[in-house]
Amino acid sequence: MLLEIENLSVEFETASGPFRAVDGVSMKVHEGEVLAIVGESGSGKSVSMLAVMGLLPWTAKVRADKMLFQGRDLLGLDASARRKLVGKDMAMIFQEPMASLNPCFTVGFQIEEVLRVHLGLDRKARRARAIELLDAVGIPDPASRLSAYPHQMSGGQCQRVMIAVAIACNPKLLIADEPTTALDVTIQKQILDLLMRLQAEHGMGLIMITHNMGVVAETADRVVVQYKGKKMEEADVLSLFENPQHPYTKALLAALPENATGDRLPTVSAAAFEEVLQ
Ligand SMILES: Nc1ncnc2c1ncn2[C@@H]1O[C@H](COP(=O)(O)OP(=O)(O)OP(=O)(O)O)[C@@H](O)[C@H]1O
Repeated sequence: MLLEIENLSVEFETASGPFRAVDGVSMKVHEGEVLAIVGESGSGKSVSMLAVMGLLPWTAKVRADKMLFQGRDLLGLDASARRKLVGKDMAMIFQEPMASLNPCFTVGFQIEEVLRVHLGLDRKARRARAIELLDAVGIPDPASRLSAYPHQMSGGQCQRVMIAVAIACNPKLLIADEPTTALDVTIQKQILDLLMRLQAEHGMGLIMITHNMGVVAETADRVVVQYKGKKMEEADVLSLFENPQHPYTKALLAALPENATGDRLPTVSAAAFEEVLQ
């Protein structure tokens, strides 16, 4: 088992009191498996995965009965052990590639830094591996692009660089948080294809956070549906599409363009489910 989470809760201290963003979520990811976490904005998808990575601010109280990565207890890790793990064996990419890359450093430096810190490669080996990585993520003329700054690249290219940084140390688990949402539709497809190709080539476990059921259908083996911090449903992707159990899941599927029957798309209205979810 790659990742095993049992009864994860995350509470934030806010000015108006504690706020529970994740409420008793459990999930498992097997080696080489693609798990999609779906749910609307604010349902706690990102926060639950940031908790796994240990990237939440100090205002967050993370509790879980179990949070294991390859059998290692993530909750008990000290800061130094966590730094060794995060970015190496588990990595994460985010929605806004421009915001995730550092504008002050070349893309070559940002890739090579990961290789230096985690693998201790020397300068020559780092450069060779960085070129190989840029090539693997489909950046043309990789050797000369090493000296480019993020603002000299398009959004799609920056996302490719982020992916290169994330896979630099061949992680066992990659968490992709809405990796295509900020990109043009044509580029979205290319980035998804790239992620799926790398996942298959490296046999990585992949957690795909998305609110898009189309992305789920194209990528996932299994799906967890979250709503207001709670897990509503979990199923393999075929069962979920053929036989959704939960009203919220049914509504998400009904909102897919191909399921529209009239002139207007059905919408997922929270109010409609509040009663059912009580
Ligand atoms: N640092 C924080 N302090 C207080 N509340 C927070 C903090 N970070 C996130 N939240 C709240 O936690 C809830 C869950 O947020 P989260 O980002 O996980 O949602 P999400 O399902 O990933 O949605 P999105 O698709 O918009 O990223 C939201 O209500 C959010 O406002």
